[in-house]
Amino acid sequence: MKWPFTKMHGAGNDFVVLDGVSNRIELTTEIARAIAHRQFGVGCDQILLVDTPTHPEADFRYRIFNSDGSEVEHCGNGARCFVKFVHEKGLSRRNPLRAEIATGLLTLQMQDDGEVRVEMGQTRFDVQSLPFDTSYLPTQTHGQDTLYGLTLTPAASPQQTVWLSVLSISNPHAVQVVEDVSNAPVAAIGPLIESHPRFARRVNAGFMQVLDRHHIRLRVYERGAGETLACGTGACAAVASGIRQGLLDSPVRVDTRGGRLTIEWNGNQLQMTGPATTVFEGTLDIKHLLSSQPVFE
Ligand SMILES: N[C@H](CCC[C@H](N)C(=O)O)C(=O)O
Repeated sequence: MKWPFTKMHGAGNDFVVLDGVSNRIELTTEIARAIAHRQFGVGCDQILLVDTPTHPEADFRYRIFNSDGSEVEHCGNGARCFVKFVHEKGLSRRNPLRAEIATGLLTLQMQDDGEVRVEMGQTRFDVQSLPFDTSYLPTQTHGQDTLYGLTLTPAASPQQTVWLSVLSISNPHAVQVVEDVSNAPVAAIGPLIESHPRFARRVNAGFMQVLDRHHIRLRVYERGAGETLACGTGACAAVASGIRQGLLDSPVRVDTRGGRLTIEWNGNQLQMTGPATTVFEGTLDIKHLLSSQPVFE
């Protein structure tokens, strides 16, 4: 089984993109993990699969797999690469393109300046949409937002309570405000939040530093991938949360380690604008790919 692939990134969040329209692709958890493995495979944060749509108004179905093999609901940086890939491969010339995800349709527009603008779909603030078990948690009200106090016990560090804003951008996010992202405890507490039992489907953990009302810095410890250089849905979650807390005004420039995104939110529709880069093309030989795997993690 040989599959052509394209290696891409959106602000440093990197992807292996597969054309499931022209090729018969059966992406299992095992194959996804093997492709994403930084030494044994191509290496990427997520795999994006372009598929035939089931929604009558969609041009394509957009499927996303984290590097741990989990299939998830949305990927903002990936959406920008998705439309660039579809155009570069000649799968469609439509612009804007309608991409089907689990919760509905995204509109993806290639701009003349080479950046991509994405209508990011639904945003939900009810804790059931993540889901997140808030029973017996202390809360604080900041503007329109409710923050939940989650007590964590990092290894070799004192117990600490983090105050999380939680929301769904079709995928689950928990965002906290920090003084300085450069020394935020992303490696120490990101994993504790990501797999905390109160998040039944795990969660993407965002660390946001407010520079001014139209400018933030952001780091995200992603569900199923670890810290990435950028997270598009994470940028949307941070901006919507910051606006609701009265800290930000739309539009907001989001500086991530891998690049810059612009997020607009009017309280209803979220729009994200940012780069999409093609790096190289290749061919996956699945039999070879699965022939060698780590002996232990
Ligand atoms: N790790 C995310 C999926 C990828 C999101 C991120 N790469 C983006 O650009 O939105 C999740 O499990 O929900």
